[in-house]
Amino acid sequence: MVEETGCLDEASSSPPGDSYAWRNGEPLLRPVACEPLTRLVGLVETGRLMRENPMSILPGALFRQTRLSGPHFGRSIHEVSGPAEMKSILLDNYEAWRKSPLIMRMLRPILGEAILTAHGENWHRQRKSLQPAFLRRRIEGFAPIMAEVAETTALRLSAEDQPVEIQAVLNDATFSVIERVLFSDAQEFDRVRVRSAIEVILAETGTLRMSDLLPAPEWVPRLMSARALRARHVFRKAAMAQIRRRRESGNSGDDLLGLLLELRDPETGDGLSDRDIRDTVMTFIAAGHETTAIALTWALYLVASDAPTQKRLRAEAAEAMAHGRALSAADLPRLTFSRQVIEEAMRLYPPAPILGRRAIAETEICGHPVKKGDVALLAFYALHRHETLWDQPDHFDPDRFSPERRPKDRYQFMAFGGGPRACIGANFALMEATIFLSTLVAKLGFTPVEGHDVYPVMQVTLRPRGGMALNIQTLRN
Ligand code: HEM
Repeated sequence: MVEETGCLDEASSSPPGDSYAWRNGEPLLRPVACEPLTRLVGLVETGRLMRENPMSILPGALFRQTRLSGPHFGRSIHEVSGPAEMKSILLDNYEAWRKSPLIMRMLRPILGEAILTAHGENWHRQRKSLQPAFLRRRIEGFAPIMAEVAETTALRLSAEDQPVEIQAVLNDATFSVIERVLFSDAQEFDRVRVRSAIEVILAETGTLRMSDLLPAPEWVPRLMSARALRARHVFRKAAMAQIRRRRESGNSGDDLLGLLLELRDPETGDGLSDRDIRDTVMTFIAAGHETTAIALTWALYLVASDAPTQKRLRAEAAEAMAHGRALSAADLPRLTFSRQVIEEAMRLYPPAPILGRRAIAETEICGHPVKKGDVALLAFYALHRHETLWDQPDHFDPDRFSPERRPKDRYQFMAFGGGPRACIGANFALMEATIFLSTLVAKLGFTPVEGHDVYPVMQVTLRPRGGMALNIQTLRN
């Protein structure tokens, strides 16, 4: 059943309806959830549902059990939603599994053999080299850019006609952050042209076609439109020109591109090739902006519907931003509630709600045998709302991520994946989302738009269908 979203009006004394549960005398919001599959469906119907919204193929039983296995094109498909099963696939037996051929076929034409789409020794070498670029002290240097873009976004949101479709605005903002973090001094770099080229490439990559649902090996190339091929050429040429210019000048620069140029394999001392760097830049743009924008979109939706949470967030942000100054990395330890809200938003709406893997060798999932060629669907969405793991799993309760209550098992909260291939940008994303949420809530008030129907659909990431409209009010400080 799809739940109604509720708006908790601070001034209202009327008791909340069925959409709420109670904790310590406080009402908890029950926001919109995906309707689970409660009937048996055939292959054709599954194909249709997959194209429409892959979330609708998650069976209700997966929210009570931790594995469901069934036949799949002569092999088996294992849908998993328990921490032990996640750990078995992503950590204990990770070498027996590969990313799903569909994802590889969709991503390889744009990302080449960079870290997200590489395998084996090639992946291992890149991961080792790139890891130092994401050390906390390194990425903290990017906080001023994040804070500046967050402030500009607050101004932009307050100037837009109301209600505002916030997802597009946030997507734009997180794109600016990653672009500025990568290319701080983009000489001879046509930002507008490169950006529209990247948008064309990402839009085509994120669109599932009927032909994508037919089983095909990952080496069969997925055809790209002439428009997307031209856009890829524009991006690659611009990125290469930047890389060569910096190599020739002998000054790598102190942005993320500069770090990539300076990285060395800790064992061999080898650096990344120009081509690796070009594809890594594209990977960071593709993996690192929409995901964060989506997390923020859902967080603001929840905050707009829950006045007490919004008030508490604002008080925390106001204290950190005393005398109107912008946030910096030094403020992060004080923005704990903001971070809890972000984590709780990603629990309810994980930006990557399902990951696919294919077994490349015989293996097992918690003792259950798996044959080579079997498929695993790691349903983070079901894990995050599992009835046996969470108290009031469908309710919004940011305090479940407080230091005392947060899950002890690292594999119970999987927004950033797990094991050796977990998200390399997790700290970057959390820092950016925390700075954005605090800045926006300090300056603006958010309320839901009456009659605006919110529903989560999976289009690579878990987005609100048709966008997210919110009413925004500029606050006087
Ligand atoms: C809220 C934001 C983000 C979410 C929810 C997210 C989620 C994920 C997940 C679930 C994976 C694992 C994929 C798999 O195992 O198949 C992943 C991998 C990855 N992410 Fe993120 N991500 C976010 C932000 C970022 C950012 C900001 C960057 C870079 C600047 C980034 C770069 C990557 C890369 C390079 C990988 C591949 C790592 C590897 O295969 O070794 N992500 N991300």
